[in-house]
Amino acid sequence: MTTSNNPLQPPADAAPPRRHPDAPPPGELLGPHYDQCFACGGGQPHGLHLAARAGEGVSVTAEFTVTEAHQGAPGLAHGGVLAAALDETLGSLNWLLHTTSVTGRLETNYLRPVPVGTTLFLDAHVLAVDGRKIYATATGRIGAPDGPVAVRADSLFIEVKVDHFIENGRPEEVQAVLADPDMMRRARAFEVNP
Ligand SMILES: CCCCCCCC/C=C\CCCCCCCC(=O)SCCNC(=O)CCNC(=O)[C@H](O)C(C)(C)COP(=O)(O)OP(=O)(O)OC[C@H]1O[C@@H](n2cnc3c(N)ncnc32)[C@H](O)[C@@H]1OP(=O)(O)O
Repeated sequence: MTTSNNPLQPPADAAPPRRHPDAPPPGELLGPHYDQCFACGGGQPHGLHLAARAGEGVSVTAEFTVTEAHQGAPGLAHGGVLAAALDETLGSLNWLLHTTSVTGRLETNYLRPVPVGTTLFLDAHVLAVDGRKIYATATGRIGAPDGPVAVRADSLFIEVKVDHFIENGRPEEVQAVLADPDMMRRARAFEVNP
C-alpha cells in the first residue's frame, strides 16, 4: 500500500533490503555488466569507465574520473554525465540483490560543480524493496570517499526479466550477446533469484 505521493519514497510496508547469499564479497570489483555500456564498459573510448565494488550489506562504491570528453560547461562535467554515473552506480546494486532491474525514475541533485580531472567517489545503497520495485539512493563526492558531496540521486529501479533486453534491444547487439555463453549464463543466473 502506498502511503506517500513521492514515488521515490518506499511505502511503509516495503521489505528491508536483503543481500543475496551469492553476492560478491565486500571490496570485490564487480566488472562491467556489458563491454559496450557507456558508463562501465571498456569498449567505449569516451565512456565513463566507472569501476564499482561490492560494499557491506546491499551497497556498492564506485569511482570515475571526469575527462575532456565529459564536459558540459568549459572544464566542468556535464550534468547528464554525472546522472549517468549515479545511474550506473545504482544499477550496480543488481549484483548485490542478484536481480536484473532498470531505472524507472532517477532524481538528481547537483550541489557542487565537478571539474575535469576530478575523480568522483560514489556510493549507493538499497533502501527497500517492494515487489519488483527497488528503492535506492546514491551520493558522489569529490576527490575522496569522504570528500565534499557534489551530487546525489534518489531512484526507483524496476525488476525485469532478461527477455526485456532481448525483446527491446537492437538485433545486432542482442545477437552478439546471445552468442556469448558467459554473458548469458551470468544474466540468466540473476533470474532464478530464490
Ligand atoms: C540480450 C540479452 C542481454 C541480457 C543481459 C543483460 C544484462 C544487463 C544487466 C543489467 C542491466 C542493468 C543496466 C544498468 C544500467 C543503468 C540503469 C539504466 O540506465 S537502465 C536504462 C534506462 N531505463 C529504461 O530503459 C527503462 C524503460 N522503462 C521500461 O522498460 C518500463 O517502463 C519498465 C520495465 C520500467 C516498467 O514496465 P513494466 O510493464 O515491466 O512494469 P509496470 O507494470 O509498468 O511497473 C511495475 C511497477 O513499477 C511501477 N513503475 C514503473 N515505472 C515507474 C516509474 N517510472 N515511476 C514510478 N513507478 C513506476 C509501476 O507503477 C508498477 O507498480 P505497482 O506494482 O503497480 O505498485
